[in-house]
Amino acid sequence: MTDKSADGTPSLYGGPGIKRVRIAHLREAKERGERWPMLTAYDQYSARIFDEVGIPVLLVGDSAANNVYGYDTTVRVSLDELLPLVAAVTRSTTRTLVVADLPFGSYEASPAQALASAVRLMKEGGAQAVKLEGGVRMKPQIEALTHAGIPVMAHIGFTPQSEHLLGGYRVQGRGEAADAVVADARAVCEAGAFAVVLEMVPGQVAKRITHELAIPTIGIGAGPECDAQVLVWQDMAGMRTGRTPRFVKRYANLHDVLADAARAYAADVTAGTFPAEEHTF
Ligand SMILES: Nc1nc(=O)c2c([nH]1)NC[C@@H]1CN(c3ccc(C(=O)N[C@@H](CCC(=O)O)C(=O)O)cc3)CN21
Ligand SMILES: CC(C)C(=O)C(=O)O
Ligand SMILES: [Mg+2]
Repeated sequence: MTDKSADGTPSLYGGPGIKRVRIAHLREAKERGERWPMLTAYDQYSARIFDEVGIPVLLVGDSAANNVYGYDTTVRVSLDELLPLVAAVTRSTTRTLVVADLPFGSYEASPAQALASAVRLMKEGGAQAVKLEGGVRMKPQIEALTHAGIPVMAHIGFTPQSEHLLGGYRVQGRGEAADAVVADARAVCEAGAFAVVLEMVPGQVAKRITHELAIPTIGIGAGPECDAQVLVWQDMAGMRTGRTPRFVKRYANLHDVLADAARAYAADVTAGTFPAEEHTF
């Protein structure tokens, strides 16, 4: 999927009829110095739209916990709850690489547990890659999955599934703690991960990791030097209100668009102006 764009530069963004993005395309994009966007998706219409506009990688995140299921943290969501969402996204896309998060409790115990869970995400969900949280400590899991033929995206820095151990939502790798994040990055790369998410890591640390590693880095709150960026789609599109993390930029106000539509519909029904003649058989 490395078509030439209008100005002749190769691009991950293909035209119609292009086959799926594969992990090799992401590595090639890094070699060319081409940045790319990743978004979460959890359902048919969002996935279809992002596929249409050429978002090369979609993540069915365990963030479905709060963004779909209404839990307070990602710790709560199960593999059985994520699987139908993964299947919905893979059924609804043709070009984008679909990565599925391994939820908390589905991979930490052993490489065998990680393999069993990842196989379900691929067999039942149709995912083309999986993501797990952890660096040095997850090396055996990343190796086992990679050896089984499953591409692994790692996730280091602030790892939301370890919120309670880390003591809340906070930047990881400030000052002397930078070396530990760099060690995690090296470990996941050595273990065979095809890419690594850096969440809430100082920009300078993310820059250092991005330059050192051959695999793409995907930042969320990790500054502009990463090879790629990721956001939760409802954050990106302004679907939710209230305080959002500092790393979020809102590109639309879907909350107000939807609220206005629902209000207008309700007013029509109350006033008896919907349905009208043209909606009636
Ligand atoms: N909607 C949504 N967006 C996300 O980015 C996201 C989820 N859900 N769920 C799973 C995790 C949890 N994440 C989060 C959630 C909150 C903060 C947050 O409140 N950050 C604050 C505090 C930072 C600090 O104290 O240093 C911030 O201002 O960024 C960060 C990451 C990222 N992921
Ligand atoms: C924020 C991204 C990286 C994630 O892990 C998720 O959405 O679950
Ligand atoms: Mg996640």
